Amino acid sequence: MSFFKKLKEKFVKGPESEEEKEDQQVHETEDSDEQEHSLETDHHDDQDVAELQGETEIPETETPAEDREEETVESTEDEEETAETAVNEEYEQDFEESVAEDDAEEIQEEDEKESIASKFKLGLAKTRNSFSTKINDLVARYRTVDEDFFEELEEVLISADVGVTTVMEMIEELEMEVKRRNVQDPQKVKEIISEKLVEIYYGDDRAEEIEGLNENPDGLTVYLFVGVNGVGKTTTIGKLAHRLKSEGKNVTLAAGDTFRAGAIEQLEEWGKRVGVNVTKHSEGSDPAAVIYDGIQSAKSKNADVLICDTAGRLQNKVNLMNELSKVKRVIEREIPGAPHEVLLVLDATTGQNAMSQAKTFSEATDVSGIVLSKLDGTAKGGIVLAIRNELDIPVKLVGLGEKVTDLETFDAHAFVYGLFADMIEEYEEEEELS
Ligand SMILES: Nc1nc2c(ncn2[C@@H]2O[C@H](COP(=O)(O)OP(=O)(O)OP(=O)(O)O)[C@@H](O)[C@H]2O)c(=O)[nH]1
Repeated sequence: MSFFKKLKEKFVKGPESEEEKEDQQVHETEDSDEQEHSLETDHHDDQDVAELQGETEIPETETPAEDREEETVESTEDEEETAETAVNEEYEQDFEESVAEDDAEEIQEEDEKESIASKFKLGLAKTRNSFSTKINDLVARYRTVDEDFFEELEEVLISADVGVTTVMEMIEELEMEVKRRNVQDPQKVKEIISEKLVEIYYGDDRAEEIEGLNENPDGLTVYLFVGVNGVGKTTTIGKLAHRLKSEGKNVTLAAGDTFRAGAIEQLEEWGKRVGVNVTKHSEGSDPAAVIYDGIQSAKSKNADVLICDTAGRLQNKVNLMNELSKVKRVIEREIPGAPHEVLLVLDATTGQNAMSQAKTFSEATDVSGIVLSKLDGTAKGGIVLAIRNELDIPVKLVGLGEKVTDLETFDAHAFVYGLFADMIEEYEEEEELS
């Protein structure tokens, strides 16, 4: 199966599934028509249908005359049959209910997939518009896939902030794949690009190893947020608190950014907005002390998740390192195995600046994952690949808008779907026509 088709099937209710449903409905109608018909006309068919459907009831009028002398035996059998029918009806009802439940679950899953896909599609509109225009323009200008084609493709990928090292690796793999599959038509390369982007993102890791947030199976989960001012840290903490709360978790926050004026109040605002408790001290106080109190408060409230904010001073790496390691020491001492994630927030709109922040922070502390905010605000969404590939840190969450619900778990397939959505639709039309 083609990669574009796989993506479509993974995220969108395709026409196939609609067709399948229609087909199924037609079969169901035909089956019930047949059943009615057989009940009216043929006793043997009737038995066949009954056997297939687990039914045992035989209409009285159908009882042959010669059997009537055995009425007493018959009536006992009838009683048994009635009892059996009742059991079967109960069984059928249970079966129908479980099928209905399965259907509802399936529909919900489909809806979720569709909503993830549409969020990525919407959030990546800027990147997609710029990226697909350039790719379409490129494939329209070339008749065959040659060296010049790859050189131009290299420029397109670099201009989307994919990162030079990643682009080089990608071009090399693309060249090999194109040769291996003997692809001549530049149009066909679009699909191979999308496939390679996903492959490069995962590298040797499996999706479930690097996607989603780690949780503490035995109690309080602690997430530590780091990142420079203005990248969208507070907003992301608010969005995550909202998401976890709507999943039924008891969430609390700790206002560990005691450095920036107004940071504590801003987090408090978010706390009120999403309805979660915030532990705070006054401005300028020791962040480790705030977080210690946050842990005690979370424990006393039996909270499931504590999200800790910190200040992100980059001017002095030694200070940053000392502050973060003190905070981490306190968390580790109070909750063995914590923090369960150290999440670095980066502003996707800052491009290569975000890359250098990631380098500095990962030297100062063990960053376990990246939150890429404002991905909706850039045409250079390729930064996701550069971060993952060049820094070997997975992107755990992405900000796809300003609304409280605009935070998504990163999924490389959904990301690539968001980047190629228009092409996937075009591709299908071509497929259908051919
Ligand atoms: N479009 C868009 N805007 C975002 C996103 N995330 C945050 N913002 C906006 O970015 C601005 C800065 O976000 P803040 O959360 O205030 O920044 P901050 O990082 O908390 O600042 P510090 O507390 O100094 O670290 C706000 O106007 C947010 O609404 C996002 O994913 N998409």
